[in-house]
Amino acid sequence: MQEKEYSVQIRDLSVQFSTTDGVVHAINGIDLDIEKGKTLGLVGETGAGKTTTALSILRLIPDPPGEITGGTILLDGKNIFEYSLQEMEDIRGDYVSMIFQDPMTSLNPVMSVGEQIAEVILLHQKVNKKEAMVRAQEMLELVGIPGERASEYPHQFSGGMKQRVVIAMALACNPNLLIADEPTTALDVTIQAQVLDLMQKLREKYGTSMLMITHDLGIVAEVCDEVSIMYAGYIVEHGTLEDIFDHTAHPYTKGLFDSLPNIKRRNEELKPIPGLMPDPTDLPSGCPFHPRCSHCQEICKTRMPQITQLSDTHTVRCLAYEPDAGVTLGGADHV
Ligand SMILES: Nc1ncnc2c1ncn2[C@@H]1O[C@H](COP(=O)(O)OP(=O)(O)OP(=O)(O)O)[C@@H](O)[C@H]1O
Ligand code: NI
Repeated sequence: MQEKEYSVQIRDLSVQFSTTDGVVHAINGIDLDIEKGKTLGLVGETGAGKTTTALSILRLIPDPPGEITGGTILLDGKNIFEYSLQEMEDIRGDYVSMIFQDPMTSLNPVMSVGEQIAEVILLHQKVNKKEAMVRAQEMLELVGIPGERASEYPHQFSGGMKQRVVIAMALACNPNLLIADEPTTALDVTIQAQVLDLMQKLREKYGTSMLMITHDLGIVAEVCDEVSIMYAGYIVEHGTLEDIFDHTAHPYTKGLFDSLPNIKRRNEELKPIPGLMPDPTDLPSGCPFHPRCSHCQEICKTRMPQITQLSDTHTVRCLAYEPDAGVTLGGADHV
């Protein structure tokens, strides 16, 4: 069998933020792999640590208050913590590009959008300024914005349009790895579908690997090959689309499915997961999900679940899958 090649391999990564309220345990020893050409969905409620994971891959965690306290991140097999700041900057421009939640993070308000895209193209392709402007217009057209609007400034565009400009910019680098942090939340449904479609096409054409951060399981179902479910800085379940959707193992993942709108089950009543995400400066003992888990038993309050391998592709972190813990989930929906 041919060995798999990976764009991203994260091992035992931990990240903390020192705040006046205490130390925020944002990421607590996660593993994450993205195979070349594949898309991994990172899903979880607000505060789970998704953006922090993405920023770690770019070494863009603000320090202070943030600090990577442990673990390794390999990009294309190379440890990014061994790179100089300059090398890291080159990687950010070249190997990986990120679409942030807020488009204004990436846009310069005093430069026309065409010039901004052209600037990226000039950095990455052997073309002159004039050719770069023509390509910039083509990139705009590609994301559904008329090329003649290239001379306009960010404030002349709506939120959704700005996000499409950012996507055009990210794609202009033709990155090996594209990290998209909730890239379509500001877009209306039709544009959202167009943008996702576009990302899919580019992925097929260029073999781009992707990390897709989202709250939306519909998007996951559409674009992802594998899914990692994140809770309180832990990856609590990981698997292929089929593993996660058809053989849901973790009570939290199950809760997410019941609480989020689902195109297939539009008429079903939504059941929010009771309770709130734990205080990240004071995570619960035992399983971090236990205070909200309807299957919680005494042992869950004290024993931290380990990662259990359910199949070649499917892992879960829940005591119900550790035979010696004596925890059962009950109900027919679980594997
Ligand atoms: N710069 C910072 N200073 C202090 N705490 C931070 C900082 N950035 C993130 N955090 C904390 O780290 C934890 C993880 O945050 P993160 O932004 O990674 O979550 P997320 O999963 O991306 O959430 P969302 O869906 O809302 O974007 C949260 O508790 C957050 O408050
Ligand atoms: Ni985020």
